[in-house]
Amino acid sequence: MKSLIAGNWKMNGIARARSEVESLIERFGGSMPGDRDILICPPVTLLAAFAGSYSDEGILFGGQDCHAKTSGAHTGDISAEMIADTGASHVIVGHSERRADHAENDQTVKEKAEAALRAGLTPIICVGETREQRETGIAQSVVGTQLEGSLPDAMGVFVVAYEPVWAIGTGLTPTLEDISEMHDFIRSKTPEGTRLLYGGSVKPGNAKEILGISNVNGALVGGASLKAEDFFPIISAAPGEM
Ligand SMILES: O=C[C@H](O)COP(=O)(O)O
Repeated sequence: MKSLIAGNWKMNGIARARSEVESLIERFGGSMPGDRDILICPPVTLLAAFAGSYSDEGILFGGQDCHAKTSGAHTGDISAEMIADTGASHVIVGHSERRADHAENDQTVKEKAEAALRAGLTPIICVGETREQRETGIAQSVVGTQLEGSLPDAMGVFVVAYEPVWAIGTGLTPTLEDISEMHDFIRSKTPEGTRLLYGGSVKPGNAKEILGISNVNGALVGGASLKAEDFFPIISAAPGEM
């Protein structure tokens, strides 16, 4: 299995966005290493331009969210088909920021994941517990419930990203043992071959040890994916073919 290092740019990426992608490609000598998958999920305003410009260099592009329906009266929304039409290959669904800001629940996330698969995209389905849930010892059962409700019925290949909500953008990370335990648990609940990403304050300084954990098949990186100088060492720390 190839590792997958995904950068989620969130609502960032106007000034210097293009030059960061070009700088990343340059750091890899003009094309991305073939033994791992590198994905950038920029804001949708940049998606078509990026997917059209850099696919030859071996970077994959993806959306940050999609609507569950194909088309219709949904002002401001983007369907999975529209994302696929840009040349993108993946779409993130169920990120905790969307679960919180847009009241998305497991059922919504499942519908989005299924819409992504129908459109030919690989959904990256996010799960993760809050700090309070971790502290009260229910992290695993929370994630188990999210998986049960959010994973698509057998339709195709998807990726799961374990992102403890309290680790996102905070500089805090679970212990390596806690990450390992949760990834082993998620492995037991997902089809064989499913890639499992860890996300939450992945940085150049901790990427190697996190990406070295068995059943961690890559990372979903927020803040540290915005600058090539940070994203490059994270990608470089990922093992190649596993
Ligand atoms: O999607 C990415 C995650 O929310 C992680 O964000 P972060 O690396 O800034 O903590």
